[in-house]
Amino acid sequence: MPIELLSPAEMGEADRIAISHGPFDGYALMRNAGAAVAAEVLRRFSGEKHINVLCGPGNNGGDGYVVARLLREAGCAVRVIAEGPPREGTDAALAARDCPLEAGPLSAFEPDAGSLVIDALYGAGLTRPLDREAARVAAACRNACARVVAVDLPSGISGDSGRAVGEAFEAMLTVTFFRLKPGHLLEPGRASCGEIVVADIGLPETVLEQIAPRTLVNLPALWLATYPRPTRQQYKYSRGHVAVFSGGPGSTGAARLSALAAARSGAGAVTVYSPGNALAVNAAHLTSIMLRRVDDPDAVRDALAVRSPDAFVLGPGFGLDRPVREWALAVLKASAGGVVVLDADGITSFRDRPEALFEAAKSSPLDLILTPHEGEFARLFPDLAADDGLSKLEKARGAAARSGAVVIFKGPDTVIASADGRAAINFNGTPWLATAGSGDVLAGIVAGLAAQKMPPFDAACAAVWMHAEAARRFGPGLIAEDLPGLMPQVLREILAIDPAL
Ligand SMILES: NC(=O)C1=CN([C@@H]2O[C@H](COP(=O)(O)OP(=O)(O)OC[C@H]3O[C@@H](n4cnc5c(N)ncnc54)[C@H](O)[C@@H]3O)[C@@H](O)[C@H]2O)[C@@H](O)CC1
Ligand SMILES: [K+]
Repeated sequence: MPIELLSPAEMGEADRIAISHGPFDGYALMRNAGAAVAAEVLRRFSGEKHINVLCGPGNNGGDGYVVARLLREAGCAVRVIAEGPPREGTDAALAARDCPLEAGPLSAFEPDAGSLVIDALYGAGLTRPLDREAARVAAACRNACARVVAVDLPSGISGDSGRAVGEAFEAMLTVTFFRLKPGHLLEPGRASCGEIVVADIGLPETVLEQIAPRTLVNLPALWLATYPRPTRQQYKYSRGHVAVFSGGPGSTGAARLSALAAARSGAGAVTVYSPGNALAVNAAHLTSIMLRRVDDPDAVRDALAVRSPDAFVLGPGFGLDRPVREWALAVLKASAGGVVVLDADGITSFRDRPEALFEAAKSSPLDLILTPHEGEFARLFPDLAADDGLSKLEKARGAAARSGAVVIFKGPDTVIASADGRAAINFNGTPWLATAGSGDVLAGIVAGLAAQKMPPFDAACAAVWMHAEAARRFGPGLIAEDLPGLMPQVLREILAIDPAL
């Protein structure tokens, strides 16, 4: 799957550039798009008796007329249902003219139970909620458990945000063209698309040079080039040293999960910084992971003076009874460089004064990585969180620009954003990750990779992917303790991918 994501506006631009350079004109691209959809339908539903094709008034509907014609030519019984005729002079009007089937009105359409419906009402051009009739049909298809194949996007889903503004179709298969859009990956769009196929319709790759997309799908191809590969000359500290701050005696497990995950992701040395009253409980559970007493922010400075780690994890299980904020600021001020992953309580501790964190991060030699889930995000960026006009992608980008940090905005559709404008949307998320402690493991993997000198944005993207991949492989019954032990097989497979690919 290609890694670039194009917004609907960028996709329109790609079409324009391609058409202006030839050899395909707009109608030829539309015929290619319709042919790609028809091929997928015939491959999966070859014995189907009746196929309903819903055509909208724009180019998405144009694709629909091509699909209807091709399915008819292939011998299927096809019914075209249209929401008004296409505008004269458009490619969609040409497609409708070439389609031999007479269109019935949308208002008369009532899907039978389980019927096959091709949804070509609206795609990239959706600008407002579905009209009454289209909304009724979307709901009727859901109630009838119709099998919906969406052309480009399920109608009603925004290609920019993945949001359903009102009613939307729920597809079992979505066939889109050239590149995915953010709305295919952001929820609820992701769930509404069902299986996604990206079809080649003849747009040349060179159109991307002009568009220079800054939003990407989080796949190994995105970060493989900087993925750490140990060399023969390395020793444990040069492979990367991670320090994880432990909570008090009653909440040490989270730090140990992070520490183990950092070690399993290839960091050569990991130290748990523990308050004195939790040393015994930590010592009882740690073997290869080192332990050091660090009781207060001053002691952080002393510890760093002895050996400054390459990456820190601060927040998991730390507790809000101690001034986490002071600890975070001490790390940002005292360390000579590297990365600090601020998670959980570390994020919440700045809820009253987020600017203090952002200012300290901007003047620190350390790179900051924030790993908020939705609730934590709202504590640091309340205005962005509350702005319904922004997509999750825009929120994450805004947060990264404001904080100067790499932001991992977690959820079923995790978005990773960098202050330089790059952003990636994760694709391999799994509900098995919704289990206590999985965030602690993620923070540890991020720190483990960053300690090995992977650039912070790459480390964040790779960690999110690896974390989800491990969980997918394990599946039912997964608990956070399982995740570090699943890393070796994920690492082995990443290292086996040819970096030249
Ligand atoms: N040359 C191209 O640009 C190609 C476009 N393709 C198809 O063209 C689609 C985009 O076509 P369009 O830009 O014509 O957009 P749509 O077909 O998605 O929408 C058509 C028009 O309907 C209006 N509209 C938006 N939301 C509405 C709503 N809720 N209720 C009623 N009217 C609404 C808008 O004015 C919009 O331009 C893509 O999704 C794809 O399927 C493909 O044929 C490949 C080539
Ligand atoms: K559609």
